[in-house]
Amino acid sequence: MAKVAIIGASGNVGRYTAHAVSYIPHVSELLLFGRPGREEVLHGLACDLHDSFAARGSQSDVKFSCTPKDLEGSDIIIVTSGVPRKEGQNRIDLAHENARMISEIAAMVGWYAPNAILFIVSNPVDVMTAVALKYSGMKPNQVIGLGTHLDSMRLKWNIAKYFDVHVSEVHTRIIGEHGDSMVPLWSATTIGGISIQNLPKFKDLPEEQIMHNVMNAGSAIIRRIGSTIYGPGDAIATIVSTILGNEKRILTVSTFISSEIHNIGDVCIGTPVRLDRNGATTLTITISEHEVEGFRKSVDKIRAITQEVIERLDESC
Ligand SMILES: NC(=O)C1=CN([C@@H]2O[C@H](COP(=O)(O)OP(=O)(O)OC[C@H]3O[C@@H](n4cnc5c(N)ncnc54)[C@H](O)[C@@H]3O)[C@@H](O)[C@H]2O)C=CC1
Ligand SMILES: O=C([O-])CC(=O)C(=O)O
Repeated sequence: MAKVAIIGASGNVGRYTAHAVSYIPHVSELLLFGRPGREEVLHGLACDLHDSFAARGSQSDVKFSCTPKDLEGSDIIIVTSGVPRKEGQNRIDLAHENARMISEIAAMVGWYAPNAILFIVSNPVDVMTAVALKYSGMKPNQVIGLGTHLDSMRLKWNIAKYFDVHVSEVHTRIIGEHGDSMVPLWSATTIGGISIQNLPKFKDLPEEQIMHNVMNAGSAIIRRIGSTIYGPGDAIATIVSTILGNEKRILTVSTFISSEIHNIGDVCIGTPVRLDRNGATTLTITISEHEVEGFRKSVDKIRAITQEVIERLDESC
């Protein structure tokens, strides 16, 4: 049985994540964690979740805390603390502001729960994953970010709609930045195990329109309701469940790569990894020439921003 902590639990994503994660059978203790001053809100959320457990007949326990020592013994720590973007903003616009927060949280996690898996959600998630890796002092397999997992699920859903098949028949993924330079892997997309290029309807597939929908899904939701909530929460819960169940599923999360994809690396970015109780193992893969070109651009962009953000953090330490 496992203890899962959520730092930033009082926010939109944090509170729905707590609910989604509470359905995972391996989770015996859920800790809602926040900064000092958030006790009342966290207490209220914990009481509401208790009622949810009561309604479901669940035996799980939910606690709240603003005391770092309470993170001890956590198996997974999910970080949803941070400023969300507003309409018209890009995720990268949040980099410097959120990096300070994430560096402090990562140092706290590295100290109190050095054996946990540290799972970053805060945006820009690839840059924040690198900041967390550096300031936690934890090993690369222990530090992951939500990466392009949610984007991959958005693409999968769009493809299933177009081909009019059950969503579970579609296997696809997006790699690279969780942002404008993301790269869909059409070369690795199958329906019912058949390469998408071998299906008659592929010739009319509106690739550009689909990728436009996927890339703008977050901003379109933010424009209407202020933030994305259920999509990220359920995507996070899938990853937590995969890790705690030692399932060894291949999901596309942000993790440190050195040179696994066509010798491109030295960055934290969305790539296919095998997830189990030890965290992430990066896969070495081959992709098409066109995809390599896009991935290289995405990596160069994120590496440059990461370096700038970490240099500024180091200067101010
Ligand atoms: N990677 C992804 O796919 C997604 C990432 N996000 C990101 O998650 C983050 C949270 O989003 P929301 O929950 O919508 O925001 P929110 O504003 O509803 O919640 C933010 C949380 O961060 C905490 N917080 C704010 N300033 C803090 C500080 N200085 N120290 C510690 N905690 C602090 C707040 O108390 C609150 O719990 C944002 O950065 C957002 O962009 C959101 C959705 C999906
Ligand atoms: O778009 C945002 O800012 C939130 C997010 O990352 C997403 O839902 O993909």
